[in-house]
Amino acid sequence: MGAEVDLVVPVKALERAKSRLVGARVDRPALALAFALDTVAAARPVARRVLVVTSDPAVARGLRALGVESAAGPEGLNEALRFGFSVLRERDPGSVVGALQADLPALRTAELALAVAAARGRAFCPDRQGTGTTLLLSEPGGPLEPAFGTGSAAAHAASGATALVGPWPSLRHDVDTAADLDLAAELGLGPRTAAVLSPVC
Ligand SMILES: Nc1nc2c(ncn2[C@@H]2O[C@H](COP(=O)(O)OP(=O)(O)OP(=O)(O)O)[C@@H](O)[C@H]2O)c(=O)[nH]1
Ligand SMILES: C=C(OP(=O)(O)O)C(=O)O
Repeated sequence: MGAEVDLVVPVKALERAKSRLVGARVDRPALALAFALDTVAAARPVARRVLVVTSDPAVARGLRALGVESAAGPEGLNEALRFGFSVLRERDPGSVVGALQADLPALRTAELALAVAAARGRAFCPDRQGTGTTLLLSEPGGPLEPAFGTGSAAAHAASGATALVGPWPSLRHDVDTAADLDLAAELGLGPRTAAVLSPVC
């Protein structure tokens, strides 16, 4: 893909986020924030613009400290993505817009760059299980059509997006459960996530 990419990153209100990590002996909102900040910090060098859609002021504050823009959007993951997509598209009608999940605490900049470069047209990166989606890219000027949620990889494929599979494991390791977190830790966690976890390691 030759065009630059603009990314929309959705972040749920921290008190409700990462509910599947309940029971883990961690400060769940702090961990969800650390996931989001590590994801955005790793993604930023790859993107021309990053817009985080979140209604949570604590997330907006953390992003501001990194110099990253956020906007309060509507409730719901796909609704937030459609909102962010329309904001970015208004700024550049011919852009490639990508939706990147915010729960990729092991994300490596170089791996995201490789995946984006490999995309030809509308494309998505399946999670490691092959059922979910971690990244969805539009064509330049084309629609995003986000269908995130259970079975989103099949939904994105059915809507014509091409699966991006290649040497980018960190882009495929989203973290929903304690087992996911252990696997992401094997790849190497970002500094904010590592700091939140350090007292219990
Ligand atoms: N802005 C926004 N982002 C959302 C919303 N729901 C989910 N997300 C984000 O979408 C991505 C995937 O979210 P999920 O894994 O489905 O939800 P989660 O809160 O991270 O985890 P669970 O509570 O375990 O489902 C993460 O980046 C979330 O922060 C929402 O309603 N609004
Ligand atoms: C919403 C999704 O993510 P998760 O598996 O984190 O719920 C998805 O993969 O479409």
